Formats: sequence, C-alpha cells, structure tokens
Amino acid sequence: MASLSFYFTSTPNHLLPIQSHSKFQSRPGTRKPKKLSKKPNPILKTKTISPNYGSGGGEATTYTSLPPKDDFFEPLELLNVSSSEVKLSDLAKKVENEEEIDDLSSQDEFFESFEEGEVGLIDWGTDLNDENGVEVLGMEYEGEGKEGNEDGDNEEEGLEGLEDGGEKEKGVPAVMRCFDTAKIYVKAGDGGNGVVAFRREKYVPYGGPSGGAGGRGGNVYFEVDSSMNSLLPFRKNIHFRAGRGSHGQGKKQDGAKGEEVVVSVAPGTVIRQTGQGGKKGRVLLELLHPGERALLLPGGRGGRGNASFKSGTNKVPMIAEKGEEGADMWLELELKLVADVGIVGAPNAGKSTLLSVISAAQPEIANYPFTTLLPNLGVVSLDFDATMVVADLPGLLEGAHRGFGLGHEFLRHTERCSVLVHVVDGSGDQPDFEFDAVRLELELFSPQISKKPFIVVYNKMDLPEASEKWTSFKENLQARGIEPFCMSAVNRQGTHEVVCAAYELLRKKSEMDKETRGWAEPSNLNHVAEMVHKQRSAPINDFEISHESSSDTWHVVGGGIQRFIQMTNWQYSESLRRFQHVLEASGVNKSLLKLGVKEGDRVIVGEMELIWHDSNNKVDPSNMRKGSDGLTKWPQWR
Ligand SMILES: Nc1nc2c(ncn2[C@@H]2O[C@H](COP(=O)(O)OP(=O)(O)OP(=O)(O)O)[C@@H](O)[C@H]2O)c(=O)[nH]1
Ligand SMILES: [Mg+2]
Repeated sequence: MASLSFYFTSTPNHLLPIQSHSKFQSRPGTRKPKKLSKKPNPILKTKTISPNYGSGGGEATTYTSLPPKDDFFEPLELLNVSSSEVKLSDLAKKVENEEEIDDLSSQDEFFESFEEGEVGLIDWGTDLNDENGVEVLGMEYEGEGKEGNEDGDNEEEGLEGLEDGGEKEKGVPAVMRCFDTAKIYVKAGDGGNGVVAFRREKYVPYGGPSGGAGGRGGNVYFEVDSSMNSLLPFRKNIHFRAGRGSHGQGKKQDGAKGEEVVVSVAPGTVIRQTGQGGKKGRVLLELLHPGERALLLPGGRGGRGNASFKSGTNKVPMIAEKGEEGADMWLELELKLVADVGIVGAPNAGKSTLLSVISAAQPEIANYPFTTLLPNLGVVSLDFDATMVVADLPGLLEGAHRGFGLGHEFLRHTERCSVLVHVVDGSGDQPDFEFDAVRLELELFSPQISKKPFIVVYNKMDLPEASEKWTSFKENLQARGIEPFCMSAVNRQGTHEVVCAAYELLRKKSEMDKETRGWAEPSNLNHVAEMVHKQRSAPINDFEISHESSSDTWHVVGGGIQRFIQMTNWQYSESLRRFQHVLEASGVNKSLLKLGVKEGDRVIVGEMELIWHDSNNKVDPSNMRKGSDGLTKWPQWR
C-alpha cells in the first residue's frame, strides 16, 4: 500500500505563538524546517489545554503607525513666519517673487525641493518626533519595514506601499494634502482552539470526552459614519484586527466569540483590495450612505473539541482541531465626495463665495489661491422638496492632472458629482484661457468627468475689469455652443439663476440616468464576506494537482484541504491518522497514483510537505494511538 510521510517544509505561521498585542515581534516563517515523521509517536498524556481561560473572547486591537515624517512639519516654523494667517499666502508670494508661477517646470521643481527640504526656508533638521519616544520608535518601525507580527511579508509590503505612497501627490506640501486615500490592514479574528478533555468525576469511571470547541473569531465590519468627512484617522491607525475566539475548555464548555472590529469610514468611501505592481486593485465595496454597514471579513471558525469526535468506534478521541485562521487583507480606501453639483474653477475664482451665498455653508474665503484645501459641502434648497448637495472644490491649476497643485486628490472628487458649475474669474487677465485650462485639466484627468453636464459662470461682474470682458467672453463661448451665466457672488447678483440652471441640469441628468439604468437592485454589502466564506468552505475533494517535473514535486491545491490542514492540531497523534484518512477519502492519493507519482517524490499540500512511499514502511497509522509500550492508554491528568 502506498503512503505519504510528513514533513513541514517551513514552520507554518499558525504554529507559532501569536502575541497579538505586541508590536515588535520577531518575523515568522524563518525557522528551520521541522521533521515530524521521523519522531517516535508521542505518548499522549492528555490534559485540558488552558492557554487562555478568560471568560470573554479575545479583544479586538488596532495598531498604530505614524504618518510619514513630512506630515509633522509645522508650516509656521518652516516658513519662518509668525502669523498663522500668512503661511499659505507667504508660500504663494514666495513663488511669485521667484517669478516662477507661469513656468510649470520651475513650479514643479519648487514644490519638489520644498518637499525635499532644499528650499532654504525649510528647516528639515528639526525632528519633531524626538519629543515623543513612541513616535520616534514608530518612525523607525515604519521606515525600516519592521512589521513585527504574524502577517510577515504581507504587512511589510503594505507598509512599503504606504511609505512610497503610491500616489503621493507630487509637489504638495504635507499640510495641504487631503486625506482622502488610505491604506489599511484588516484581519478577522482567528477561531479558538478546541481541546481534548475527559470527564473525571468520582463514581463516574470512564466519563467520556468533554473537550469544548473554540469560539468563533470576531468579524470585521465597515460602517459609514456621517460625522466623518475625511480619511484622516487612517493616517494613524492602519491595523484593525478583530479578537480571536477563546479556546474551548473541559466540561464541554465552548469558547467565547472574539470581539468584533467596526471600521468607521466617511460617506462615499470606496474600498479596494490592494493592487499589484502599482495598479489599482478591484473595488470590493462602495459605502455611500450614512448608516450603511458591511460585513467584510467573517471571523474564523472555532476548532472542535474532542467531545465532537466521539463515535461508536472511537469513544476515547484524542483529537481536537485548531481554530480557523481569520482572513486578512490589505485595503486601499478612497474617499470620493458624494455631491450633486461640484463647483470647479481656477484658484481664487470665487467658488467658496458662491457656495457661501447659495447655502448655509461657511467655507473659508480669502483673497489668495488655495484657500480651500478640503472640499466643502452645502445643501441648497430651491423649494420645499427641491434640494441639492453642492460641493465647493479646491482650485485647479494647469498640470493638476499630473498631480500639480492640489492635483489628483481634488479631481477625484469631481468624479462623483453629477453636474459641474465652472466658475471663471472675470477679473483675471484671460478668462477664456482660464476656462479652457480648467476644462483641459478635467479632460486629461478623466474623459468621464469632462462628459458631465456643466454650466459656466462668469464671476466678479461688480468689478469693472470683469464687466469689460464679459461680452467678448460670452460671444466666444456662444460660438462654441455654450451659454454662460454671469454673476457677482459677493453681491449675490445672478446667483439665483445659476442655482436654478444647475438644478435643472441635475434633474435632467437624474431622469436620464433612471431611464438608462432602470431600478437599481439594492446592493448586497456582505458579498465579500460571502465570497470568503464560499472559498473557505469548498469541499475537501475539490482540489487541483500540478507537477513540477524538474524537482519531482507535486502541488495539491484546494481550499477545503488547505483549510483542513490549517485546522489540524498536530500535537495530537490521532490528527496524523485523520489526515492520512482524508488524503485517501478525498481522492488525493488515488489522483496522485493515477498521475504517476513515484517513490521519493515530494507532495506539497498547503503548508505540509510529504514524501511519497510506495510501501507502507514509514508511517503506520494504526500505531498512532498507542504509546511506546504498544498499549492504548487512558489519558492521564497532570
Ligand atoms: N469683487 C468680487 N470679489 C469676489 C467675488 N467673488 C469672490 N470674490 C473674492 O475673490 C476672492 C477669492 O474668493 P474665494 O471664494 O475664496 O475663491 P475660491 O475660488 O474659493 O478660491 P480657492 O479656494 O483658493 O480655490 C475673495 O477675496 C473673495 O472675496 C465677486 O463676485 N466680486
Ligand atoms: Mg475656496
């Protein structure tokens, strides 16, 4: 009879002790391979395993990593100015003084050197983190990629990604960055282990197996929190782990469920799985409306205790399962604004002023570019039941599609707006050119955005330099089939017409969308968890075998069988016999024979490496339950 003998090629992660509350652990997966099959079968002196007898399940933890160093800089200090009001304008003035504002390449250079600390104004020598020991540690930990936990390489990769920033905006000083993307790690709780225990009571001889099952690991949920308007909290907390289930105990006591983790995100957050090679991963969820809650990762199942393995033929089961590992993922979050109307335009055009006069919003208004750094939302009501959400977006500059100015961050917000209102600064030198430049940026960033319905509003009509150029601007646009509006936002003249036109456009757009889309199905927010569950509960006989002829290695890949191996607790000798049985029953042995496996070939199933033997001379499953004296022993308490 053919058989497989067992070796671990590398110590599987789940065999290592997990100290989930420690931040700086040694990296797993680097230990020497352990040989299992050559060892004599251990005598099972069974006792109830009690690593954690706490009454509740494991606690959910979040881990802290610090934002990159440059997010800590104090603009005042860096710019060597005393008033907080002038910090950005000073920066703008500095650019102007250098007469570089019109030269895109030199602007790029300026902002780049600004970031790198080459500009003389900035004193990068001050390490603002020195004051706080924890933060200094955090910096080291992030910089060197020392992610000390059981997720090893994966997490390190994620942190690198975070450091590189993937899409870190070019030339944007840290204070001006918009925290609308984040990279986070989520892990569902591992299931608790089942235990081997026996009922020991006076006058109840041979009381029978009584090992309870482990508790289920905690789930990971995402919830929309209406009070959030950015992903800023994820600059500090990037690891979210649900608690592990408690282990089972004697007297058939099952472990408690692990604590759940609820990750709160702002409305309009898109959740992607981290992509490979700089590409964006696929979208898993879009959480748009406050109160929405999605189960993303289900907790791992608790391992069964020996009470569950009792059968007519095995009344003394010396076997229990380990808990199923909770699924984990690196995710990219992206916040896209949910607004009906987006106000776009060059810096200083009067976008915030417009929002402030048509809604109750009170955005910051000032006579310098980039006053608005984060989008402002306002609700505009025209009538009793006619309202729309209007977003005042930060100003766009030439080169924004390449990330210049406030770049991609803000262009992304326009993707969600149904209708756009272009505000053109009439007092500028060339309003036509300004309008074209903004259109071009939108088009270059995304053709979809440029196809959105829009209206053009010529602002600052109260100023003579603006009203002089209005006619030529109007004629120019009319020649292109666009009917522009004019207004004086500060005087509230012409703003009502703008609001009505935007609302009309919005109404038409939503009617058209309804026609093309029909009635949308209510979306299933738990589909990721369902997919994970489906993958994990694949039948054990659903596997594929591939062969590496160069190294005589066979790979057996299947969700069911891999999960079975992960949950097998090799500390119990019966586990080995059960595994052998599963290989036989699931058809792995048969399939290998059919495919031509030969003596000495390596067979890799999940984390197990096995050597194929044509004759049954290495592992004798029938011997597994016996001690060194060849007798089955009743378990001993210690
Ligand atoms: N005279 C006049 N000034 C205006 C008008 N609308 C806005 N302004 C002024 O223009 C300056 C810029 O206005 P904001 O509303 O902050 O411009 P913005 O487009 O939001 O600018 P960013 O947020 O920097 O992109 C402010 O000083 C306003 O008072 C207008 O109709 N007439
Ligand atoms: Mg503004």
